[in-house]
Amino acid sequence: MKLEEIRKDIDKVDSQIADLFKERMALSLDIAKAKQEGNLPVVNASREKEILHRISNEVGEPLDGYARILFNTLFDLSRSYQNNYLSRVSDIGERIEKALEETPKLFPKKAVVACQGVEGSYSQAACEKLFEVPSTMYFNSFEGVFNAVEKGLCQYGILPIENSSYGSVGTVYDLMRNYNFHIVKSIRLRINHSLLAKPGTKLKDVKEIFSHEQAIGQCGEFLKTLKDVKITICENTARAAKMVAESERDDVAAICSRDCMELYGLESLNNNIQVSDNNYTRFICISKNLEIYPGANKISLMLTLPHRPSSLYHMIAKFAALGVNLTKLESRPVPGSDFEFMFYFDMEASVYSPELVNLLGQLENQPELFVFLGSYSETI
Ligand SMILES: O=C(O)C(=O)C[C@]1(C(=O)O)C=C[C@@H](O)C=C1
Repeated sequence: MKLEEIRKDIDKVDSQIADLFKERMALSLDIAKAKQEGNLPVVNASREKEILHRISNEVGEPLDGYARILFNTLFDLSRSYQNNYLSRVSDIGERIEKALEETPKLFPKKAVVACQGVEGSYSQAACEKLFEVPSTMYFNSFEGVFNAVEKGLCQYGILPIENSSYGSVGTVYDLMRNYNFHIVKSIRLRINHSLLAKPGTKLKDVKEIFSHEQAIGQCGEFLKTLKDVKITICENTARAAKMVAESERDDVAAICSRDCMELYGLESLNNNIQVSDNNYTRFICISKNLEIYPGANKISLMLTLPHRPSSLYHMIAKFAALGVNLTKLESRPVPGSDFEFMFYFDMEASVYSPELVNLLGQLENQPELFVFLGSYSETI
């Protein structure tokens, strides 16, 4: 009974808050109109600070911290409401509009595509699932792929970004900072690893195994069962297979795709050696220009945040206010900085939403780094 009574009181307070919220947002709109006339920016950081200071004192301990979070959220909503009213066309809004107009309605069947590794790599499998007739160029490193796309040597590039068992491909995330590119598609590929060796080599003879560190990580449980075997990391699984095939040694093996068996004349010592049967890797397809194909329902962003309490929380709150589902948040240290981080967001969102494009415009106008990586759909 007591609980019910308290809830009735809470309902009353909530109704008062709702009325006051409406009143506050209406005043915020009046401010937007005045700012439009005076050609003033929406954000006024010193005014926000002043309000926070006053409210913290009024509320006092122990609720002052909670009140600051509440008022910061109110400022976010207030600014977003003002920006929607003013709906200034942002650079990013214009670029998105242009890309929507100029991108062909169908994803190309043919293209020159950059992949890391050699024939038989998982990137090649992803590439062939995306393009019907690709002309594939192979590069030694992931950096080579970014470079080939940025320089225009290849129209598109394929890069692995995360695996369902072993997590993100850190090197690819780190390289994103250094290159101009856009994501135009993503693809999920089921990955089954095999242990391949030259014909005649038995599992008990194997003294050294070569592979990419992601594949080694995904096969950790299997590798633990082997005794006295050296594990050597190399840039690519298919390159590891090629190396084993060309080696003079009879005590080496590679973890790679089964496709490498026929390609390099190897035999399988074991199949499906990854930790889980549900082992998937996500690849992105990158291009130099912003291309947004029909059906794009994902958006990726890269940004830095100020070193202030709850700045990540406030960034996430902006997306939450629009009902956007964040599907991935990756943070990578910025080398040489004092523990600064680059944040990568993937979200389920559409560039056809004016509110979302508006928010992207606001983020672009903040002093911190903000990069719109693209809007695309994922092939499964
Ligand atoms: O006072 C202003 O200039 C407003 O725009 C209002 C408001 C607020 O909601 O209180 C909103 C945004 C500004 O950054 C500061 C304060």
